[in-house]
Amino acid sequence: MSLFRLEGIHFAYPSGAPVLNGAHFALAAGERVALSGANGSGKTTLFHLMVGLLRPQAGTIEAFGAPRASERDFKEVRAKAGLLFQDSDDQLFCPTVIEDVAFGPMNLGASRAEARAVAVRTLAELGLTDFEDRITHKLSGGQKRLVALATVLAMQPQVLLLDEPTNGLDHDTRARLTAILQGLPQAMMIVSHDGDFIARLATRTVALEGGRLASPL
Ligand SMILES: Nc1ncnc2c1ncn2[C@@H]1O[C@H](COP(=O)(O)OP(=O)(O)OP(=O)(O)O)[C@@H](O)[C@H]1O
Repeated sequence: MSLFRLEGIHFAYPSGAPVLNGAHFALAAGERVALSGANGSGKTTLFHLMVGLLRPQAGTIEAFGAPRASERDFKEVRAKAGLLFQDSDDQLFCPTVIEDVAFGPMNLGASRAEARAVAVRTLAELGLTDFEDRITHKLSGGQKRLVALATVLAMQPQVLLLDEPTNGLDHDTRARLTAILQGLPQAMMIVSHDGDFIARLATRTVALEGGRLASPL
């Protein structure tokens, strides 16, 4: 069974030319799909469509076994598909790290104590225990990226959508992130221009070109 199935997706921003023009795509459990494509080809837009931050003008999105169209549908999708934003500052908005990581579980209905326990556990799994009480906006870019990943993983998603996750990371943090992602069970879609990172992680590649997705021969 597919975790995501997109059929005939058409999308244009109100002000612009079409970005997606009949795109088809399916993601199965266990896959880590590299999504390639030139700057501006629509990779981030595709992620935003998959989790309902944007709606297609035509086409269907199935996720986790059901068609998804309404805000209510996509709220459920966002609980199961975690999007790691290109810019970690878009993801982190609480004063301290522990509050940021506990926010997602609380938003999904966990009590304050349960959410805190999940946050503590998630930070420990990522080797970030010492960061619990750090002030989020004072972290370095690399530290923010790892904490942003913790906020996503705390929601225990089945799918990870990773938008340029190694951008701006130094060698050690990039290696640490690669090892973390290699050890995770979730299906993933990964947008990255980092060839070595993709070679280590991806099980296949699809290219976004001319508003459609194609697998290389
Ligand atoms: N909010 C918006 N309003 C209008 N046009 C937009 C908006 N966001 C993106 N676009 C345009 O839509 C196209 C696709 O953008 P998108 O960010 O999805 O591409 P991308 O493949 O992720 O690019 P990059 O590799 O540079 O991150 C681009 O031409 C971009 O300028």
